[in-house]
Amino acid sequence: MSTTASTCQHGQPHAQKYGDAHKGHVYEAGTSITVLSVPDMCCPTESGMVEKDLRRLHGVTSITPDLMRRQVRVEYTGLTEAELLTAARHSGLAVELQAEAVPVPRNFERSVILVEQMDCPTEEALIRKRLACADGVAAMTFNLMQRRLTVDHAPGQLPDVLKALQEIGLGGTVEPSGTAQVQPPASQRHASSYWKLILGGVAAVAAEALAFSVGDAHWGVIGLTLLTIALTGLGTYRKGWFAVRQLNLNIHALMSVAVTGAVFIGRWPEAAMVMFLFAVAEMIEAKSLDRARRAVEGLMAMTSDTATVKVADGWEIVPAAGVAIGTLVRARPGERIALDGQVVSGSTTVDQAPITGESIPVDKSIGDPLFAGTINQGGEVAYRTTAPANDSTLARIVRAVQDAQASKAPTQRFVDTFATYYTPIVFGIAMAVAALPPLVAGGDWLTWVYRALVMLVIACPCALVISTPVTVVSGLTAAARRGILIKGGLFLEQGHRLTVLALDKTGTLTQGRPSLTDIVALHGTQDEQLRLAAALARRSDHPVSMAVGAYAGDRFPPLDVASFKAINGRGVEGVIEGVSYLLGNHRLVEDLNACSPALELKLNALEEQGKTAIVLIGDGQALAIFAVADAVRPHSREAIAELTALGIEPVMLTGDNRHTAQAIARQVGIAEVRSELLPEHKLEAIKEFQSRGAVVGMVGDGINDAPALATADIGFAMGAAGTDTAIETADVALMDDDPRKLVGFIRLSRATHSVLWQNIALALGIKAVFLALAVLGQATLWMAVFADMGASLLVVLNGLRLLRHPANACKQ
Ligand SMILES: Nc1ncnc2c1ncn2[C@@H]1O[C@H](COP(=O)(O)OP(=O)(O)OP(=O)(O)O)[C@@H](O)[C@H]1O
Ligand SMILES: [Zn+2]
Repeated sequence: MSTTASTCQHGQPHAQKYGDAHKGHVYEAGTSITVLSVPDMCCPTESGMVEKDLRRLHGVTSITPDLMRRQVRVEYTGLTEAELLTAARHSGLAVELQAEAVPVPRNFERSVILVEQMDCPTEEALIRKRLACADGVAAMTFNLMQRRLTVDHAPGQLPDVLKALQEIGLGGTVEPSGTAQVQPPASQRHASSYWKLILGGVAAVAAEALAFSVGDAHWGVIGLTLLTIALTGLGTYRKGWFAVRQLNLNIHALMSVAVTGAVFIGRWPEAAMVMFLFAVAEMIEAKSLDRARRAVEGLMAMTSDTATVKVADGWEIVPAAGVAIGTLVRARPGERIALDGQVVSGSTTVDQAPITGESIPVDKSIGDPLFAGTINQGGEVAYRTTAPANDSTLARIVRAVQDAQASKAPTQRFVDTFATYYTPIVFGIAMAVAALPPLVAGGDWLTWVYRALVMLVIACPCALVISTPVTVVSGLTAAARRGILIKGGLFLEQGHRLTVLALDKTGTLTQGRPSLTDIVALHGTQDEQLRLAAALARRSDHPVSMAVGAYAGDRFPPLDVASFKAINGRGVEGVIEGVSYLLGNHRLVEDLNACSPALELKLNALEEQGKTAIVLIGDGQALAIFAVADAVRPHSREAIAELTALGIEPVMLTGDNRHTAQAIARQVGIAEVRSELLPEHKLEAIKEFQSRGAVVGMVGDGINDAPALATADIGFAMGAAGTDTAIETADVALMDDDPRKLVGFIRLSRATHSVLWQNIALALGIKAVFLALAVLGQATLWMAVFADMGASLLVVLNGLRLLRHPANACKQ
């Protein structure tokens, strides 16, 4: 399956580009993306083999292996899927096209069309060419095996796509949506493999027992050994052979050499036991990895499969996957909300823990958003759906976590590089140990070859390499479960290095919903001035303006405002009944030379109470002051105190005036305040901290602080559940607006960091000890297998521990 951005017949790529979940990633038209599924790829040496083969192809631009999902994502131009498959299969591993697709681009819909006659690449090419010229088609993905064509198209374009298919004589039928759901790759293990393993174990033990009484070289022992290898080791040999052919020393190659070597030096029962133990250990390791992978998919399990939708004569239960946007759906008390939507009747309280990690009930009434997977605890509500099942907020969280896994964290990159040197070096030492002592010092060949074989088993870097992705995935999943969406292992790992955290005032430390507290008329009556101010304020969605507009309500008949304009960081202006008015902060008053000592005194008095004051100016004269107050979030103070205790310096950045900023800062316990900043100044502040060597996080709403968020080492968005953009653009999205989640993130990041390094130390430590024991002749093959696999298991389990990182980490 591949996704192709459109290229037209005449070779003109469409102007269209679309972003990816990965930060800042935009594909040029003409790039295809294919996700290959490699079920046997469980160790990085194997992904390395696939990667190497794919790199040889001209036109491959990017390869991202994902061990956890056993997938390889390939970006390429000018190649066919068949060529990709052939190349990838050269590694000897089974490779298939992955049925699961790339995220739907924003503002596009995804349709799955069954094209009965499409079963060979010629038809694929035909469709590609025809649809590339259709308007509004962003991407196509083909699955020839299932004869399915998936098209991402602009809403309402589906009929045109079908018509285009008719025109080229293929036609097609639309399948119900939801087919492109996140699906766990089926586990590859069959019951028969368990039986083989058990029988192999029995044969290995029998070989050992028999050898005890009749000696190693007895035909019975040899027979039982060969039986064990046949039952448990053929896969290892096969994979090992493919690797060796590519001069790649993966665990299978090393084990094959070790077992074969043991056989050659006459250690039959040991060969049987080592083969068997290795097969068991591999199975256990695969199981633990599955567990890490399922933890992510488990997030998705919280949705309900059916929805109760409105039909002509009442309500009907239908599969949630097929419900279109805009459908009226009902949720009874105690039920899970089936789809994302907006309440249209009734009111209730909802447990939003699946999204935010907080099980405090949230009130919902008409107009409020509902999220699929959350639990309706109060009354019955009806809501209109706003997203298909496979694009709900929860589904997007799951996809973001899965995508995050694939991007390598810095430690992982380091470990991978290390591993590429480690194995050949240990292999070289093993060769020297086998050959040098007998040649140079007249040592016993069998003894030294045996010691070398032990070293081969230790030469596998699997434990080391697998530990990082497992740890990172566990950390990402643990975070998602408590409502913290981290967009890459990089950010999870970097969190522990943060030294400065810049926080926006409005909406971050405060609730962002100020209300009007004072009106001071300087001329005329309060009502007269409020009428004018409200007319201007209603045109703006700035929280300060909204407070003025809300206070006025519909007390006054609406006034016409001409030439309305927002003045960045200052206020708004417009012409009412032929007179030009402005409404804005002190800076605006100064700009207009409309200030006076008396006015200044009044402004300061209000501001020192933590209120934001704005002035209505008409005909160059200050007419009235309006003050609004924004309540500090209940947990801001606590969160700031904990951040400070963790050694992170909180800094408040705000466009608001100095007095108000300082009053709020005092309330929440922040010492350093930067006020009266224009949006570009926030960016400069971040850069300034960075130039001092600080690792800077920035928390904001992403509206006027987007540049600062992007420049910060880690950009946090709060209250992301309701806003699609925040989920997609922030590095870390906090699903609700509890600032204590910032503390939770830092703690989790620190825990992840220490687990990563514990694992590296553990894996390398065990290897180092065994390497020494092997050279000294104190280690047996058995012990080496135990040590190697034991190390793998230990690091995997240690990584999985993060999944249980205390849920209340942010409240301690
Ligand atoms: N549309 C507007 N209506 C009323 N006042 C405004 C408007 N735009 C700006 N102001 C005034 O200018 C100040 C700075 O605005 P700006 O949007 O830069 O910061 P902010 O978003 O309010 O604060 P923060 O930086 O803490 O989020 C506001 O506090 C307000 O007094
Ligand atoms: Zn002044």
